[in-house]
Amino acid sequence: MKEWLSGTSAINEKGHLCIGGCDTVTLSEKFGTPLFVYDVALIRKMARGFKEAFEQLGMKHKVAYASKAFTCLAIYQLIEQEGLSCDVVSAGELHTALKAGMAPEKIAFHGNNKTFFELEMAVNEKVGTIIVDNFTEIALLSEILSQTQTTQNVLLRLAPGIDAHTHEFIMTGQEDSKFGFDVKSGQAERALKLVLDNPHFCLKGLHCHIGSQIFNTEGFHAATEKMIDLMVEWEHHYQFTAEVLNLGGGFGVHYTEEDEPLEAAEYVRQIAQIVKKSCQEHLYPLPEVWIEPGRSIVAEAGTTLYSVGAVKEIPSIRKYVSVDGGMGDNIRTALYDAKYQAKVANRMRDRQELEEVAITGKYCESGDMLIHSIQLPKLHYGDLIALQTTGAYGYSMSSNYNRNPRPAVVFVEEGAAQLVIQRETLEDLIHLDLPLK
Ligand SMILES: Cc1ncc(COP(=O)(O)O)c(C=O)c1O
Ligand SMILES: N[C@@H](CCCC[NH3+])C(=O)O
Repeated sequence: MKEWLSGTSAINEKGHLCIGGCDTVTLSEKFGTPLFVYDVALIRKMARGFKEAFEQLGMKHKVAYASKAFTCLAIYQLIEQEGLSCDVVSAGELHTALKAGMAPEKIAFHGNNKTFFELEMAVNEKVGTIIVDNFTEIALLSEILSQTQTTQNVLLRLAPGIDAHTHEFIMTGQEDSKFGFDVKSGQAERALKLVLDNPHFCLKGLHCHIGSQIFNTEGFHAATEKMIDLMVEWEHHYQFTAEVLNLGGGFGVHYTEEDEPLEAAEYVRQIAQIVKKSCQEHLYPLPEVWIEPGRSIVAEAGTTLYSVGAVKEIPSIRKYVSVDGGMGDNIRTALYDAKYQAKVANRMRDRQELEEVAITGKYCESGDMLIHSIQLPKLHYGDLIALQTTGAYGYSMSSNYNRNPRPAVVFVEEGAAQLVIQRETLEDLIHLDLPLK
């Protein structure tokens, strides 16, 4: 079976893994390991894939990059270059997006517990849309808007009661969820009335997000139909017509051979088809369709390079190959039992002596695993491991556990590598500490 390589990844004449025309061995020598390497051409391709599909269908749309997947100045700049907008979920993400030059009107603010400070910041910075999540937020936002005498475009986030087939921890559309107004219990309708009655809120439409890493489009179908049914009902009862229907993100990506994601354009086509069909059936004016892909824009574009350190073999039990990173730069295996594939980046053509190993990190936790079991050529100290599909929720969920510095991040494109996040230094690790007086 041909081994899976993402985007521009290829093997060069030295048998090294190359990404974006850059030899990963050279990158590791220049920038050190662990190192996140992002294939810029692949990010552009994914971003364009979603956008162009809507354009071809002639549908009014907005593709907002869900920046929690990977946040830094450079990624906001890149997605802005590709004509995408973005969503943020904290003052920190908003600050970074604004610093990167993202136009405030292109930003949507999400979150199930936006603080007063965050809401104030969003209003003062004139973000395009606030996606209102709960009754506390309606009260806080109402206070801020009446103090500032401003009007804010909002969407209402609903929990439509759809169970997406994905990991329980990343499922969000079901009734029992901390996110959004529940439809079944009538909370959503109560929220609608509150917002419609308040002249400071300009309700543009509705939002739902059913979860993450979803392949089966049935969940999107069911959610879309349910949202449109509700829109029709609310038009009838409250004369409210939604201009916007935001269906969130969640489009699945390839981590291992078990994952078979659809093309970006295919996800869009399927969603667009249901929206059009349902609206036609109900004679409802076609709303602008917004989506918020995060993982699918950046996941496969990201690869983490690690150096092999200690190797420990427990006869008849397991062989542990430890690398110089781990749960501090990738918590997903420990948190979700996520599965990854890896390559030996400095010996891509080596097919001899395949053996089963566990790739583990350097953190003081037995759960600090990257891959529980993988067949790889016999590994030695100093080998370079490339963990694939680490571009989403890797760096953005990183920590300084055990006081390990966070890795550096480079963007590679057409043979050029650009450092976009510096490696943390030991001094960085103590820069907020204050010694005892
Ligand atoms: C509201 C919302 N939109 C978009 C996303 C992005 O999801 P994904 O990265 O799976 O595309 C998330 C995260 O699950 C989310 O909570
Ligand atoms: N962080 C998760 C998904 C949560 C998405 C954010 N709502 C992951 O790595 O898969």
